[in-house]
Amino acid sequence: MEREVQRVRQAFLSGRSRSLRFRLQQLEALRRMVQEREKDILAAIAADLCKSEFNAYSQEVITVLGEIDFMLENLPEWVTAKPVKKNLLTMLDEAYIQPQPLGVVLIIGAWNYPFVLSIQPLIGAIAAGNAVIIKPSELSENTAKIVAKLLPQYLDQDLYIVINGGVEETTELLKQRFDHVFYTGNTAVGKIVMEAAAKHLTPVTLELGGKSPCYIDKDCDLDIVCRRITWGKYMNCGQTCIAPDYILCEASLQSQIVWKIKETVKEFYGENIKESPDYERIINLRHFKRILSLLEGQKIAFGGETDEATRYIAPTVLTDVDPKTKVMQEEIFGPILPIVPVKNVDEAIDFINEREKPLALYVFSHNHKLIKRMIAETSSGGVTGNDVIMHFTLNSLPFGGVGSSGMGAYHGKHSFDTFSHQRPCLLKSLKREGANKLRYPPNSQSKVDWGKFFLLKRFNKEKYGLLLLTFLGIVAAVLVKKYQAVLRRKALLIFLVVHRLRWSSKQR
Ligand SMILES: NC(=O)c1ccc[n+]([C@@H]2O[C@H](COP(=O)([O-])OP(=O)(O)OC[C@H]3O[C@@H](n4cnc5c(N)ncnc54)[C@H](O)[C@@H]3O)[C@@H](O)[C@H]2O)c1
Ligand SMILES: CCCCCCCCCCCCC/C=C/C=O
Repeated sequence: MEREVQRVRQAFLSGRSRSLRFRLQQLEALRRMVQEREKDILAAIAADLCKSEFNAYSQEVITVLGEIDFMLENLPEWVTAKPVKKNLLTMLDEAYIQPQPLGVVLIIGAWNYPFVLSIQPLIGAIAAGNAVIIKPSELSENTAKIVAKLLPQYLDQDLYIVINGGVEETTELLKQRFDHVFYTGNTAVGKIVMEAAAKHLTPVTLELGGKSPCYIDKDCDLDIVCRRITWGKYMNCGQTCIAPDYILCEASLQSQIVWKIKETVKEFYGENIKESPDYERIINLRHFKRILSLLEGQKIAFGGETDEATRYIAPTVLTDVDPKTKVMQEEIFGPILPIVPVKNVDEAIDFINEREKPLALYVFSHNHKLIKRMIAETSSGGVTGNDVIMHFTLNSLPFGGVGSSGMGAYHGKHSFDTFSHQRPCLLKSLKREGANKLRYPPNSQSKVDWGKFFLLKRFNKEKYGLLLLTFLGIVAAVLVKKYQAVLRRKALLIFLVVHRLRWSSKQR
């Protein structure tokens, strides 16, 4: 493991991942890989999650292709240094922010969207000029294998590598020193990752989970609401980090919601859900049994059918759920949807705030003010109003959690920033030493007053324009009378003294 990481670090130190041209080439190669090997990728996802080609393509491949295109389009602008505002002391200097790669990045992927959750962070890390080690989830072994097979065929083989393995390998990997660790998965392992990274003071991005609430207001179109919730909840058999975990609504809405979700399930997946190409399976037996245990003692309004041999669990809705029961204590990550009745929106807000901060929050209402109020009075990684999941698809929005649902964010420019160091640069000349005397000892009241003037003086736009004009005049004079440097310094000094005197008198 140590040798592998060393190999990647050497490749990074060669400097070749840094040029814009190289980054664009690698991203284009990655796009070619996805396009040319689409069938293999879709087959691997199907083998892991029993997912149709259509679903795998629209949930994973589209996102990856969209992200690559977005990077290719914007990277030339993002990599350029950004000039920043200056003060009087640095007026003649060069000051800018230069984004730079962090170094060697470790990406630890999750199994539920095994392709996009490893490749989308990879895109950001390449775009920012880093070297990368990807550790896909061992639970989605087919996708892990295909990623390990394909990447070296298209990308630089020393800069971007895949290491496959389980807990033992990940634990070993985490002992190594990285410049950033990007982890997607459950909160408990997130803590292990952060602890390991802390040993090297390595920054982390943690894309974790949580129980994402879904509040349904009385004032809304329940047909549409239930259709959208049904889509987001049962997509990938409920194994989506931002799936609505549970519904909060007034008790009077419960029976209508149950009926409408039931009808929508029929419309989406047919009478025989097991036969539907759009309905996935639970990843493994451990998770299958864990989800079944959440049903114990609950009132099943519909669904509840299971088949251990194929790890099938039917879309299920639970009603009148007691918040103290197990299903409300942990992230469900399966096709079970509890409804917890609340008196009103105030109670819903309290309910959310009494629990860990979720990865997503969903609010349905015709009342825009109510949606805004819920956003203002709660906290969550992201929010979608009057829909579910869709904030994930907009790469102008940072995607990530808060509190126990994670830290840091990615997608689009946010990925580029996550994997970059925003390096502040100030370039001075070795000339103009006179002005610097101000900060050299011995110090005095007069120097402090000058210092205050140089560093604290604010110009309004008009005055600033005047100052600029004066300086331009001085610069022009300097150009014309190249050899009259003394005169130029005097003019500058006179100007500054006049300004300082006026400023000091105003201060008094
Ligand atoms: N925020 C997001 O974008 C996002 C996306 C997907 C999943 N999730 C969350 O992830 C969870 C489900 O995924 P999971 O955790 O079952 O995925 P997982 O079991 O695939 O684990 C994730 C990664 O952690 C590694 N890992 C597991 N145990 C480890 C240990 N003890 N030490 C070191 N590494 C270890 C695995 O090898 C894997 O690569 C849910 O909570 C879900 O909400 C979050
Ligand atoms: C053909 C219709 C396209 C619809 C696009 C919907 C995309 C949904 C993407 C869901 C991906 C969720 C990623 C998972 C994150 C956490 O698990």
